[in-house]
Amino acid sequence: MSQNLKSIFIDGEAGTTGLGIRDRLAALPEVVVKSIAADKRKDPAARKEMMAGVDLVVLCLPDDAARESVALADELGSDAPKIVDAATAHRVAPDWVYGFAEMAPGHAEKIANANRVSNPGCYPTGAIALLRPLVDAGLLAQDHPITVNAVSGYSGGGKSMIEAHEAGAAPAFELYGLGLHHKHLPELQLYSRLTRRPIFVPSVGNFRQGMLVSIPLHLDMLPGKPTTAALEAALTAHYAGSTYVSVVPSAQAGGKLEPESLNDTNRLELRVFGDDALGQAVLVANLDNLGKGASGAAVQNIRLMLGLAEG
Ligand SMILES: NC(=O)C1=CN([C@@H]2O[C@H](COP(=O)(O)OP(=O)(O)OC[C@H]3O[C@@H](n4cnc5c(N)ncnc54)[C@H](OP(=O)(O)O)[C@@H]3O)[C@@H](O)[C@H]2O)C=CC1
Ligand SMILES: CC(=O)N[C@@H](CCC(=O)OP(=O)(O)O)C(=O)O
Repeated sequence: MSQNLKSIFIDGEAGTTGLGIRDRLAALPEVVVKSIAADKRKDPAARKEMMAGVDLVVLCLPDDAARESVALADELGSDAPKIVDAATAHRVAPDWVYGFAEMAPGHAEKIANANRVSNPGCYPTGAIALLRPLVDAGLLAQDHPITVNAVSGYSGGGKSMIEAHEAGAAPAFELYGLGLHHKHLPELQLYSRLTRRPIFVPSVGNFRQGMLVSIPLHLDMLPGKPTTAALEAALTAHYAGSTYVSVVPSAQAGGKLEPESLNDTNRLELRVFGDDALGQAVLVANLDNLGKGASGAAVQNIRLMLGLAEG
């Protein structure tokens, strides 16, 4: 039995995303996580040696360190392990597969057959989940002027933001990214298939984890002036049979939503709020930024890449 175990090295195991992945992998009997000695975790030679001995490496590092790790793996040639990169570094790189299995038909198979998979950003996971099926169905024009508003728990900012909030040294709520160049915009635009750059307004609140991503729409500006029910039906059809992504029917949706309800899960819930008489709708995605927005999605990708059953 043990010779069939798949081995994994988490480069950046001590960080927020790395710890989340390690905890989730600990529950999988088919894998063994190989850890680097604490004093060697930033030593390139030791990291390269770890990579040479495993089936898959997960990069949970700042972007520059993630690029350095990929260069180390490249030096291993045909002995290089498969790679899942949780950083932003390779998300729009053409030779990497974007790790959002539910994004389009056949995409899970692309991940399963890939050697290099970039794990999506938390905000783009929610936005692409709402936008891509509507663009693919012709309900939303690719050049539609889209605005994405979002709120995240503070764990999205990694160790430093966690420390600031838990020390009481951070505001209760703040908008940021107001320079309109947030690092998630390139992947959000590319995989939503939008030709016009969206406006993205993220915010962070004084709660640890959880996320809401919302997109307001004027229905009379959409092709064919669809109803809110037509938008909901398109999303429901796209995610039919999905294990982790579901569309909550508008009849059950109510008029308010809080961000923490899916914490510690790999689930993503989508809702279409609206009023046809007003011709207005708001699409909302709810997820755990550390779950489907980071570590949960990484483990979903690892399972696909190593041929392990869905959990
Ligand atoms: N937090 C989140 O919700 C999400 C984060 N991500 C991405 O995951 C990556 C990690 O983020 P996160 O876990 O939040 O960050 P953290 O700051 O919590 O952790 C980063 C870890 O990387 C280590 N590290 C830094 N430089 C090196 C290096 N050169 N070699 C080896 N280890 C190094 C850090 O060690 P030390 O502290 O000692 O410097 C730390 O343990 C980032 O690219 C981030 O964008 C992705 C999705 C969501
Ligand atoms: C609250 C907060 O600061 N969030 C982070 C994004 C967290 C995340 O998931 O982004 P990556 O996957 O690209 O790291 C930010 O806006 O930079």
